[in-house]
Amino acid sequence: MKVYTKTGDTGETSLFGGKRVKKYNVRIEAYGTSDELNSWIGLIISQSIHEDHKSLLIEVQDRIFTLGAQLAADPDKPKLKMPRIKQEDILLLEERIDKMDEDLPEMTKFTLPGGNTIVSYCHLARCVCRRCERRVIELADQAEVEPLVIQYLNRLSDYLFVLGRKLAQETNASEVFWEPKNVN
Ligand SMILES: Nc1ncnc2c1ncn2[C@@H]1O[C@H](COP(=O)(O)OP(=O)(O)OP(=O)(O)O)[C@@H](O)[C@H]1O
Repeated sequence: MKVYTKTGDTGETSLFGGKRVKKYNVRIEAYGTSDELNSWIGLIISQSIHEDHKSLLIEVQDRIFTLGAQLAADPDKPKLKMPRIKQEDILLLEERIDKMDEDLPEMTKFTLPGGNTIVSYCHLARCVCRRCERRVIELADQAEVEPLVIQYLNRLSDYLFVLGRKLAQETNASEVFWEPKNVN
């Protein structure tokens, strides 16, 4: 089958299940943003980072596909079969966050997002993750969304934040703290 079916040329696309919707539909915006997030994660994986980080991030990429499938499913077809985000997926992120946090200095101030390329990619991925979360919550106002999908995105942005700090530590990037000036 060709990549270009041309069925999307008039600005509509198909949900999983076949229903046609406009491409600016909040549901398309939600899973389109999960696709963007997944691409950023791929960029982090392609950097020179420890295998332990890479293997977890590959799991994350798989789970982003999973939640993308859940978001893409036509809500009027509840019997569609697909993989689903599980509580254990969230627990895995929490375990990794806690493990990385053990070796990090306590945060008493906001740090400016940056340090080096790898750390910056983590911040960009984190911001896109939070945008995806916002789009999914917008969708949840008008359609049923599995709560574990929202929880997963929320935990993933925390994971990406801590991963950024951990990679800053591992690459000896200095953390620059925000020093509010001219406070009045
Ligand atoms: N602009 C877009 N933003 C986000 N997701 C999109 C967009 N266009 C399509 N999709 C989604 O991406 C997946 C693959 O779509 P596909 O590439 O077949 O797009 P299409 O425009 O509907 O079809 P075609 O490209 O064949 O004309 C589908 O889940 C589709 O709903």
